Amino acid sequence: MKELFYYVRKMHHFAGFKLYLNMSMVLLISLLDGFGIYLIVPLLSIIGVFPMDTSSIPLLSAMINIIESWSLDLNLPIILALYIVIVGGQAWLQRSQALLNSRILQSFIRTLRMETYRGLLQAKWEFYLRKRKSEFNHVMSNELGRVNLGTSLFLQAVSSFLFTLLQIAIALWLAPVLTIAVLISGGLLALFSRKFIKKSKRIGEQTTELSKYYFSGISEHFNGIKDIKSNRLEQSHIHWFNKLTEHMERNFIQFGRVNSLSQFIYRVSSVVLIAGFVYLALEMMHTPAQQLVVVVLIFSRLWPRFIGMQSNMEQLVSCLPAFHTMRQLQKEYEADQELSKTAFEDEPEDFRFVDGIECLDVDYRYDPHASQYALRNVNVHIPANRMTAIVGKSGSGKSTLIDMLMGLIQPESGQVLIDGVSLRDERKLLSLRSAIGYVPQDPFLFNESIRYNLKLVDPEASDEQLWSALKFAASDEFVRQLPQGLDTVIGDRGIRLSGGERQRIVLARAILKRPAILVLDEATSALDSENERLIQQALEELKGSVTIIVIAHRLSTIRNADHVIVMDRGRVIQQGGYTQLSQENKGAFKLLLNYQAGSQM
Ligand SMILES: Nc1ncnc2c1ncn2[C@@H]1O[C@H](COP(=O)(O)OP(=O)(O)OP(=O)(O)O)[C@@H](O)[C@H]1O
Repeated sequence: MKELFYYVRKMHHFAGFKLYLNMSMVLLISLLDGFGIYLIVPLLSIIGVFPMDTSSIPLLSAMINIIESWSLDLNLPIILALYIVIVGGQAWLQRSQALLNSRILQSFIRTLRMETYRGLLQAKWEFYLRKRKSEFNHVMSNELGRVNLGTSLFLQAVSSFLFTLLQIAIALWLAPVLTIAVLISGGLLALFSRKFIKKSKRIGEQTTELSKYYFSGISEHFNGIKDIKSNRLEQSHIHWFNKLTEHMERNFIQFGRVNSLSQFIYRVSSVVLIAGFVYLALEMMHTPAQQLVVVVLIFSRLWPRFIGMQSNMEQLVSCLPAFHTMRQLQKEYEADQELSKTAFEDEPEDFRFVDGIECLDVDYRYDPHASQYALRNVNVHIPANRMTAIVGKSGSGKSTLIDMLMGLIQPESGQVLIDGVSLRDERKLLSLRSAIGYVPQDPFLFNESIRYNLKLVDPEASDEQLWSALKFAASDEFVRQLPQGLDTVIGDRGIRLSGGERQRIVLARAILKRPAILVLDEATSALDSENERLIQQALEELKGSVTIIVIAHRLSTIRNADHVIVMDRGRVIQQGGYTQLSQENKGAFKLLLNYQAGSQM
């Protein structure tokens, strides 16, 4: 409930005046609704359904007096016209209120969506290392939808409450004893119905768990579809899916059962109550028939409200777990914001460095409680405008070191400096990031055209610039041969391109950014030797004006490196010039070179 009120307060802060306007409209609608009902009674008496003495009904006699003071004879056409004006006006108001309601809700949800998306994007990289990506899909689609529904149900509940309150006030005025009897019965029923609310909440918690499981499952399966198909794992996955959807079906049916049972109980009790009231009123209290008609009319409007409110509450509490999930995620990403809120909006200062990037006594662990360090006592200097290669066995910490140099992760102890300024300085970090062109091991491309994918880093780039970047990455020829050239759509994550083609397009994109620092993490691993040679030549031309950091398993790729860092189990075990290290006979780099030369023979 705490989380619901958090979002309601947020909505109040966001919508303010509109929210009150909305509530006032609801009150006016319920008032008109009351008058509409009132008018049915004289209408019935005028057309001779039953004789009546209107003076015994307080509000009605006042209304009739007002109409008569306008020197109008109370006849059928006037009553009908009034009825049409009131009910028509109420319908118009209802429409305007529904529109206003929808506007408030939709813009609130959009704000929430934007806030969550922005908050997630501005969270630290470490936040993403901890969380599952499917959790974001789940929250951004399913849970946000449920928060939307819950907030709308809450607004409805408040409207219903106000509406019902007004109707109760009118009914109390007309027939206090009978209305109190209705209220007591309603209260008793609501007390009894608490268990339905509790049950709905439990079912809602299950819904959250199941949908989380569903989202993570399907996103993992479709990411791994190639493995599933090539290893013939379809059947076991279909079995998993079948079981899960069976649970989801049961969960929904269970909610339907609770909801319909409470509705059933309310409906049956309403008939029993009406019968009881009629008996009580006529036989024991000798209430005048016309008053009874009004009360029964009001009761028949009021009771469905109780039913609606009960159902509303059950649905609302079933959405509460979604509020909880959203709020938890929000707290986590807020605690893990990478930079202050305004920093992202600031234009980053121009990135310039003359000396280089330096790690001083850097330690880092992915899990602060684990004994194993991914980086341990790392001291390296990456000289500006030179090519530095990082080599070592798989798992030795190369990618972690690159993440550290890009400021994606921060050292547990020690520091990272750019020309002597710490990377913990927000402005430095931002300007560094804007100056980096990064090509990862598993390059990322959108299911859009090659042009779109390239222009992401420079929307103003001309075709000439695009082709020149493609030429740099040895990909101009194959792009020219594609049916739509630059406008060819490349499929999800670039699935319609080969691994090597994908790598080259991402390299072209990194180059188009005209980076001061180019980071290549196994970026040419999928290339044939001819294309790799072309790219090496191109990189050679960048030396002197761009700082290049390369991770490569294939040591032939780093022949042109000015500086080599050799890593093993998180430690830097050797560093120096390529030629120098390759001549140190017992050195780790020489061993790696010998090993690769041997395995290639
Ligand atoms: N997200 C993570 N969570 C926990 N441990 C991690 C994570 N990423 C890497 N590690 C661990 O940190 C160590 C260094 O990993 P890293 O990816 O930096 O190695 P690498 O040298 O780049 O390996 P490769 O050449 O296979 O890419 C490894 O022991 C690895 O298991």
